[in-house]
Amino acid sequence: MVKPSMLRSLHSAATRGVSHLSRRGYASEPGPERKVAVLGAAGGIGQPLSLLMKLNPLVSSLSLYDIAGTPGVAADVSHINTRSKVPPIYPLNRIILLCVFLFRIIDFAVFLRGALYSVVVKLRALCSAAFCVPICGFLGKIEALMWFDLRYRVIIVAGYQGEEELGKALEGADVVIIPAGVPRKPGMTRDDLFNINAGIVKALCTAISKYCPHALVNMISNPVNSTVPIAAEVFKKAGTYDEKRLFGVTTLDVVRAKTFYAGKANVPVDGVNVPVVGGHAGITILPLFSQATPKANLDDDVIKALTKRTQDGGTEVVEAKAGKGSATLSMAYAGALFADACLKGLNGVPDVVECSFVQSTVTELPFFASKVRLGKNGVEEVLGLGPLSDFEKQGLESLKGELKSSIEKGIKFANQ
Ligand SMILES: NC(=O)c1ccc[n+]([C@@H]2O[C@H](COP(=O)([O-])OP(=O)(O)OC[C@H]3O[C@@H](n4cnc5c(N)ncnc54)[C@H](O)[C@@H]3O)[C@@H](O)[C@H]2O)c1
Ligand SMILES: O=C(O)C[C@H](O)C(=O)O
Repeated sequence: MVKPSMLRSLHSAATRGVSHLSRRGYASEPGPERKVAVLGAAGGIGQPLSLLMKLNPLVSSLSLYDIAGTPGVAADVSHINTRSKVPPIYPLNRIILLCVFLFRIIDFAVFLRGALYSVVVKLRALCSAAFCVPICGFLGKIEALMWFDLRYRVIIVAGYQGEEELGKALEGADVVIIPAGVPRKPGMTRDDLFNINAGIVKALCTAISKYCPHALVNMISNPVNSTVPIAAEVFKKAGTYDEKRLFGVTTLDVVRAKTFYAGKANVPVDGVNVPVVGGHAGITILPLFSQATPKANLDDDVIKALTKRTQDGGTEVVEAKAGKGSATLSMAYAGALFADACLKGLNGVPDVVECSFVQSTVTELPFFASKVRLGKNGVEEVLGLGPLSDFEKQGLESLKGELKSSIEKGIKFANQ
């Protein structure tokens, strides 16, 4: 049986680690209204990611889009009673509600009189009703709106299904998260997903250009090394490209590097920091353990093994799932962390720094993952690599070829 004390300790453990994802102290956290759209919301990543975004107090409207299954996911997620702060009843609201109440009483009295007395009285009643009903109708609508505002201050969750609803799903979005597309099976590379996912991403980004060109785009769909350049080209063609607003989500690489490092260094994982640079596929994922904090004196062999495990982290999950897809839960967690960082940046929280695959001049490659500072416009600053160990310098040189050709493949596809 789950005891309340267990739940309490789980909750406090979670709040220490990832405050926004699990905390429910919403009343004390006012912020601008923010709409987040999840494209691919009914999928393995999409569902838990939607759940985590529903728990995020920075989100006021959650728009869940997929080609199938979204009404169910949206209905399910919408029942979670997060962000249920009841704001105070303002004096003007009170006066209007009182008027509505009085009109309701008059309305009812007129009806009673009409029902009980003669036809003449009924006719008179009808005349009064003709006057009262429209006013009551009008006030009733205001009343409904106000009660909505007063009683249902929860995140609005809406499910959209099929291409014809994509526009509505995107309109007004501040952040669009894209986990739409097929995942790997054992034996496949992320590039093997290109043929299907490239087209999906192209179509979704075309719609983003049209319906929410100013949104921050968090690209999760693989191969990220190519889907981000595809998105950039689509936006360029539409005249809506802003390099500050396009992100390849590589947070899962960071999450893995932190977890694996904490295990080997024997330090508490919630204090660990490890930058991961390059891209998001095999050797293009380059964790910089020489910069990991807290510092630990790990042997070169251990660092090599940690690097390899981080690079193969996705494959480890794909193989363990044995044909049932790739990382979904850890990816949802990582995607929610990154979206939360974007929202904080948009809201003006200072010093929000995360690793992401963005347009970059850090190397000669046009896109590259490194630490970026997030702000009101998206990327405020792309941070450099910092000092690298010889092993990391080597890793950097050997990833460039593969990353370059993945980027070029994406650009070529988008311009076909
Ligand atoms: N960036 C990363 O670190 C990372 C990590 C894990 C997975 N991924 C990638 O994320 C993607 C999704 O993985 P998943 O496990 O959730 O797959 P999934 O098959 O479980 O879900 C994908 C969802 O996308 C939907 N979809 C397909 N075409 C669509 C379209 N045109 N518009 C909207 N939705 C569409 C599907 O209906 C499905 O619900 C894969 O490409 C996977 O490789 C990336
Ligand atoms: O490995 C995959 O195919 C999914 C994802 O890119 C991951 O790193 O888990």
